[in-house]
Amino acid sequence: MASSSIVLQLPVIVNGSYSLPKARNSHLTISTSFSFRNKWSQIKCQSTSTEEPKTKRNVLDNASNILTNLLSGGNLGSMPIAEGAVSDLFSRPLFFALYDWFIEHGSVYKLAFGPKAFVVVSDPIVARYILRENAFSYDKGVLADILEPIMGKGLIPADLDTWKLRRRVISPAFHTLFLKAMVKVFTDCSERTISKFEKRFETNESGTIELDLEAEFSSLALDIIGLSVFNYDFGSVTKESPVIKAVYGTLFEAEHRSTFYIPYWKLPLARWIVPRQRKFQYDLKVINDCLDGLIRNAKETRQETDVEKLQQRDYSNLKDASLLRFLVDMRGADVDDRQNPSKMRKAQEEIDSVLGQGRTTYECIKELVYIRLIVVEALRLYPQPPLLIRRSLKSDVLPGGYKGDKEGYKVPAGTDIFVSVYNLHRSPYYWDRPNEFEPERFLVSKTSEVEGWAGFDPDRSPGAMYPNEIIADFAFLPFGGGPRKCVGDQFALMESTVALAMLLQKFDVELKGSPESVELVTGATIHTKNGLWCKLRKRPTSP
Ligand code: HEM
Repeated sequence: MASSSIVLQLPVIVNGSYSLPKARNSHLTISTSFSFRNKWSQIKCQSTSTEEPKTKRNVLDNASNILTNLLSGGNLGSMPIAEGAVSDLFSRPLFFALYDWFIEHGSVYKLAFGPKAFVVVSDPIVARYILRENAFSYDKGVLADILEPIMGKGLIPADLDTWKLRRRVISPAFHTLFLKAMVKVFTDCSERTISKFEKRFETNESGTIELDLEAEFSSLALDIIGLSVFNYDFGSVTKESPVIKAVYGTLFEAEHRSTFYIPYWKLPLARWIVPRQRKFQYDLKVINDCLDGLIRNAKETRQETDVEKLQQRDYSNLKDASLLRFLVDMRGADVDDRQNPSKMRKAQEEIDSVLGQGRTTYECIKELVYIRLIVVEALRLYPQPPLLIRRSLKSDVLPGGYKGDKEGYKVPAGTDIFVSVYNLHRSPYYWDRPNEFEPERFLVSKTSEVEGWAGFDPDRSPGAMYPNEIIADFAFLPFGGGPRKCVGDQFALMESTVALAMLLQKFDVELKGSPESVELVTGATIHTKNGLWCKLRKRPTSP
């Protein structure tokens, strides 16, 4: 039976070494084998836990499949084809459906819906090939098409030539000294959030307050990015900011456009007539006005070179808000609390011994091993974004397909690809109990037979503090990989570690309602539909 507190069991922390799956024995070709299905039958996934058939098709779906096969079929050689049920795509987030088709069709398959076709990749070796080994043969494809009207070329969707120039400018901004200095900003902003929560208790006699932690953490993330990158205080923790709503609104629209058949939004009058397009234009204006103000402010307070950096319009930072939301993960707890201290208690014990009632510092983050693992486990289960999007610039051959096609899977130029991070992170081939929340899965005893990573030395590199895609051979890649990997990964991870530590230092947190009642949706990243409502109680040690 699922309990709703942060999940259970004591971690065995030995020398900070991490155990991660290795992708050397890829499962590229066994998608339809008996052993695959056998294995599948033993694991459960929220997207497939129903007895209903996974893919239901209606007239629209059948028409769509015929259309897709006419337009794009046959191009991809022996690659298995998942005939997408259009109705399925509208009834739940796309990444759930992609998981079911991964289980049905294997780790490289073609997804056909309407006039569109995508190759969906759920295999670490193919992911590594596309993202790192042959990275410059791919651009951001659909993502760039969709984001162009929202953020211009920015950096995330930028074509390769634009990217080369901009990446060189922005990367040095995230060096270790900057990150160390930012821990103070993370701590100051988190303190503001905690004080706000504490104030709620002054007028509350029950001893419990209820909060939407999704909304609260979004505000915290916006304040942090405002202060640390733009030197501007949104103060959104204490007053509502329209920017967060507008950013999420545009991201929802981006996702809608990437999966909708006809680009009706390109019609001249669509932006005035269609309500959702009118809202989109409004959201864009809110964001652009805000950014123009930030850039003006930065011009007045900083040197020219910094301003150039700021002009790389980029809203990716709100992904760390998404991560923060899922830090308080409630799934999978079914252990008797009397025999096994809960994961929340374990985390709090660590916080008490490292921080006491004090503030977080960079040095403390190094000691907060378990909190850091909670952060990465939350990212494994809820990767932000759940898909990485690419388009082949020239024809290529993906590794795999060895059964019927010795040369691998041929992909013609212009092929759209989804690297499904969600599928990789929950692959039954690479993770034991893939759908359970178990931060300690990353740990390995020094004496263990399991090959783990022993390179943990935060003094030499802060990047070494968290498991990453290199040590996981691309079975774990919450920040992507290769040259287009996230520049803000360490920033986001440290910020989240600080925020979680400060929250649990002061409060016991419990999900309101059952874990199943938290409905997930996507708008480029994973969100909850109605908020992440939690009950907070002050901890006895808290003054
Ligand atoms: C939990 C928080 C975050 C997550 C999960 C995340 C994830 C990602 C991922 C997966 C990519 C690669 C996209 C691709 O390959 O198509 C990416 C790129 C990027 N991220 Fe993040 N990110 C986060 C926070 C941040 C923050 C805080 C910043 C900056 C302050 C940032 C800046 C960027 C930039 C600039 C890129 C583009 C890199 C390039 O194309 O060279 N991200 N992010």
